[in-house]
Amino acid sequence: MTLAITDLIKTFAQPGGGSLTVLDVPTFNIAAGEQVALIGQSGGGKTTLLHLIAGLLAPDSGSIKIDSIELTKLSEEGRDRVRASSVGYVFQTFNLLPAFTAIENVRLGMTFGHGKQDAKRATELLGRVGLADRANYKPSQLSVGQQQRVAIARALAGKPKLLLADEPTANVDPNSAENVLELIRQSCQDEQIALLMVTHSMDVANRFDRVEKLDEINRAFSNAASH
Ligand SMILES: Nc1ncnc2c1ncn2[C@@H]1O[C@H](COP(=O)(O)OP(=O)(O)OP(=O)(O)O)[C@@H](O)[C@H]1O
Repeated sequence: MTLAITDLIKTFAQPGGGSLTVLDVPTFNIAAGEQVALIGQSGGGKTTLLHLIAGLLAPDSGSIKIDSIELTKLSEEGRDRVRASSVGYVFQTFNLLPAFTAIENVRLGMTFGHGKQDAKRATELLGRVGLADRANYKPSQLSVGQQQRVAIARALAGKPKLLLADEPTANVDPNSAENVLELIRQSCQDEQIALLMVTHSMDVANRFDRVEKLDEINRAFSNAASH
């Protein structure tokens, strides 16, 4: 999988009227299997960039190519299909389904992905994130760090080619953060999944193949930062 972004512009209507250009990114690429850390100031557009790459949002203009697929030419349903087959997402807020158990949440990641649920892989993934004994617990019965690990297992379940992780260690203590981070990096390495992770920690970022400072590659930065 390669990701190639060119001349990407994203503008949001503002609550008080008018609009704000949050992203104006001439170029941004990720090579197959590459691990890239994305840093930048709060409100600088990191989550917005991840949402655009995942196809959860559409840009005003520009190109987002995942391999040979031009995401910006697809309908919302088309983008959903690309995400299901190729892109895993670990959300800041996890987005687990509260009515389902840990193992069911992981299996749902497969339903969205390859259609068929692979019970063995779901069990393996929960084991890999250290939650073999919590398979039948619901999110409300899990700690925040455990919920986060379920979210990681779910994101890996569909065998993505690219994993997007939005500050996955923001809500856990430093020791757990270290473990979660290594878990994500190692899993991506083992499965040859490219990784784009938002982080506020330079210590974390420095372990990646590459560190991208959004404020430097985003021409809208001074614009966004002044708001
Ligand atoms: N739906 C929306 N409507 C209007 N403005 C939005 C919307 N979503 C995001 N924004 C604005 O876009 C800017 C970038 O937001 P974004 O969440 O991408 O930043 P971020 O870099 O991820 O920040 P943080 O590090 O604090 O999570 C912010 O100024 C925000 O107010």
